[in-house]
Amino acid sequence: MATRTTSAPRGSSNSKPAGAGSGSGSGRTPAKTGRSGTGTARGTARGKQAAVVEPQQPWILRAIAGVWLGIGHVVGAGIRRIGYDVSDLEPADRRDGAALFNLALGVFIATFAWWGFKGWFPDVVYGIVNGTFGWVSLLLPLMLFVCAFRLFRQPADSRGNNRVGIGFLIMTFAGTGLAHILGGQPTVADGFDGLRRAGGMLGFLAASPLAAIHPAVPVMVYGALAFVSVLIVTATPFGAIPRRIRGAYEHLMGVDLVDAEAQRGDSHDRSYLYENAATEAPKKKRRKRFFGKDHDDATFEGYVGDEAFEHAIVDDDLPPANGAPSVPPGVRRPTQAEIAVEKIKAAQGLGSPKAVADNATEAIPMVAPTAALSPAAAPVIVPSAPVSPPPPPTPIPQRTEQLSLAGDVTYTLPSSDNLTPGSIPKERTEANDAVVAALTDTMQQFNVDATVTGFSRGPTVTRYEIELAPGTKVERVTALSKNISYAVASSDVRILSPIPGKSAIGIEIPNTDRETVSLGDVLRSQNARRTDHPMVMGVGKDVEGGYVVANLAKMPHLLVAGATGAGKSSFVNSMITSILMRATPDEVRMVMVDPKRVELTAYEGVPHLITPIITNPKKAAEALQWVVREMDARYDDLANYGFKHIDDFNKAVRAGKVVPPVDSKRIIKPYPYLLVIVDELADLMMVAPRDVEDSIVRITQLARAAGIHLVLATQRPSVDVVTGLIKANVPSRMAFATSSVTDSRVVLDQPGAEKLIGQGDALFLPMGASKAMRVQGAWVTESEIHRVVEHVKGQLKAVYRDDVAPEAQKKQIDDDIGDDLEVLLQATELVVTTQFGSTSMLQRKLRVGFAKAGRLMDLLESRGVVGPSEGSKARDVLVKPDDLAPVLAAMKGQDAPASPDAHTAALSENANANIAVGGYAEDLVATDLENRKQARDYHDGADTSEDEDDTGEDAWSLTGR
Ligand SMILES: Nc1ncnc2c1ncn2[C@@H]1O[C@H](COP(=O)(O)OP(=O)(O)OP(=O)(O)O)[C@@H](O)[C@H]1O
Repeated sequence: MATRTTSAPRGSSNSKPAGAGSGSGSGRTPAKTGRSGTGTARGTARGKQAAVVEPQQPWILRAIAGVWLGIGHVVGAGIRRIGYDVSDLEPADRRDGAALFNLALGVFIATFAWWGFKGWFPDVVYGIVNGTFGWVSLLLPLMLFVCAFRLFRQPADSRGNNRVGIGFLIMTFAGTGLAHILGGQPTVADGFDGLRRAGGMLGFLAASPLAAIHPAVPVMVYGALAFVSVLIVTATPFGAIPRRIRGAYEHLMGVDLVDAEAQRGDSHDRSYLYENAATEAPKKKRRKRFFGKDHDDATFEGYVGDEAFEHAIVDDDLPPANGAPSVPPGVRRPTQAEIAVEKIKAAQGLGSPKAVADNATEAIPMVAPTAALSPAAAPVIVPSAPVSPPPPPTPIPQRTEQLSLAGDVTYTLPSSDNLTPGSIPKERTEANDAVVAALTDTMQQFNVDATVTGFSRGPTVTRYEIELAPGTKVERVTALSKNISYAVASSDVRILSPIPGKSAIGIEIPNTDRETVSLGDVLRSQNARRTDHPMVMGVGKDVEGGYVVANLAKMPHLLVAGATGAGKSSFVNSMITSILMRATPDEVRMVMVDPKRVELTAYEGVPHLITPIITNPKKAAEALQWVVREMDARYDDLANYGFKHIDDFNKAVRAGKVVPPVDSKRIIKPYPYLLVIVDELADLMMVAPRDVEDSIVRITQLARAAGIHLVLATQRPSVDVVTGLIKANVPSRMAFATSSVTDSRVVLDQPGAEKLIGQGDALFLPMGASKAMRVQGAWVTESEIHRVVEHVKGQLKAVYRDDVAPEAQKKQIDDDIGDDLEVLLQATELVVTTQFGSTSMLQRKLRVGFAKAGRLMDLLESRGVVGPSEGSKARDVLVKPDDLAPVLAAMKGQDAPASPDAHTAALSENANANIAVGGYAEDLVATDLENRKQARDYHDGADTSEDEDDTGEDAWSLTGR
């Protein structure tokens, strides 16, 4: 993912014969040229250049150059289409002439060096090449082919091309030196034949001076140089060698394992769907292996406009809108009777369970109606969809990437071993049989003609399917909801009528034996492997046991809500860990807002962050305003360069097609996705409701095309937090258990979330879906998070921007001091100089009432001047008289110390050094007595001189509360 900023080299390449002039003219579409002044200016400049250069060339030269470039374009077009197609290179960007030259030279040298062609001309050239390079000339065609291939396919990557070229030059030089030693160190006296059999003339010149010291010296020097040249050609920094070797191994192994999985027709994901995409995945991986393409997924490579029926869930095989599962061509779907007979046979021990499991991957999850049973057979209810086993813990091929935003760092994504596999899910337990019996019983008791035909067991709940006899109303079953709850002894029964895509009623009942869904399993599932998009996250498992994986970029903004302990933070952790597992900091950057201060601390310092985790709600509001500014800047670029989506823009930048204006020093780089995570929206809405709402609405309305996505989590889904405006603009919702049906309506616009059973049980409503999908959220343990974060931080340190949530220039005087600043300063001075933290002393010396003195003491405590109340004793004074000045300055809102937290921390360091009472022991006894009396008076309402609502901590403790 090297950034290509190629204005200068490309400019010069255009002065090459014909191709440049004609190419730039023909290749640049009028629309694109017209989009920006820059483009036009550039085009004009080129035109002028061509006008000056071309007439000076004799026609014969131009004709030859034209033919040469014509052949070059034809060959280049072919080579660009191999594997991953890059044939959309603009003609102006191509270097086909130079590439063809490399190719032709390689072929020419190969004709005699490899294939032994004879003739006077080949002999002459062979003599020159072989005499110069010795047997290293055998490698020359290979090097030239590699250069030609790169020039055809990546002409704009001039930095990379130069690197490879220089690497090959060093390799050739070192190779000839080594060849000279290994070839027996011939001298000039041995003639050219002798030199040819070793390292040629170049090898002789390179090695003989060093060999004069000792023959081992050139071997060591040129051996090291050859090694370095391999590192240069492969762009491998020294420190990354072990990782590269490991990455290459995993890459290769991963491909093979994916192949193997595909051959097995592995079906861990939605088992009721056909796994035809399994064959697609290895193809993509193979492409990736050969062409070093990092993102073979079209959705990431370039945004090609909105897709029809776009959905956030990554699952190629989602059933079409009418609910019928898709069937690959040429595959016959078994009839329901066939499936049913198979399953019933299996359930009765008449068929091999394996046969059923195998069939199930091709079958609609159904169980035979009772009529299909033989009269003698008891109705046996079996799971409709076999539970998918967790994906084998095969490593996801590790991706190693050259980062450009971070200054050409080689970055390896964390290995999938960091996430441990989950337990094997159960397909059916005794609890399920008991529930089937209870449901059947209830139906019979109330004379409802309906049958339990099957069930699908998910990690948290099992969905039992009920089919009605003809003429039976659906309402007859839904009206039984309370009776069903009673019969199965669970209050969290949820009825779906119908199950989307089926003519059956679904009754979801919590499993008494819940299973944890491991994030590792979700990320290793076929659905997650289907795409390399960096914004894909592991959501969890649905009720049928299928892995749910979603693309945050397509949501495009997500609201996560639920009561305390319902699983929001765990979900946010899974989301962030998914991103860290799959995306480099070049691809995704994050802003984390965590007013609760504890939830996201584990991620502090990851290079994906652009600012330290923001814990202060006021700063969070500022950060949102920064996001708006960032969005505007991105939009400006999109508008200036004529792109509709940031993916298109990035693609063009990577291809070197976006150049800054001629007089600009700006280096244009691809924009990473920006994921803004707010872990408690309510805290932000409390400090600056209007600003926060404005920013959120602006971001959510526009940011999608700019690659900016918001995730807002809250445990208070009430209308004052999730306002109508916010809701209208955050289309995807993840509702964990809510405390009331009203909250459920706020989050989902429908009831249901109040029936969830907490701890990761959620209703997921991605943008565009009409029905919420019940999922058990993926779970990632703290140690897993720690491992992933350590790996990520070990690769690259976070580089924070300082304009996202800047420190305030001047600390504002805190609101809670209000008009009391003057008297608070006096109180501070008094307490610090006397080193005596007594409320009654403040009363006497400052002539204030008890309540006011108590309040001042509270303010002093909150600013770290005194310690907490210790009943009737005076408080510890934590500030030394020497430190009085900066403390007073801070209270006045002057420079040092910068923040109350830093101030408190600085003060607490001094805490131990403080002496409590000093020479005021006598005073203390007297003031305490006075204190108690006044407190009693106050409590009885006798002291009316001060603010009555404001009772200090001393007052409460003295009045015995
Ligand atoms: N996906 C899950 N799988 C298994 N257990 C979970 C899952 N999600 C949450 N839990 C359990 O629920 C507990 C509470 O979850 P979590 O802290 O995520 O809730 P929360 O909604 O963020 O609560 P709060 O708002 O108080 O922070 C976790 O400690 C864990 O035991």
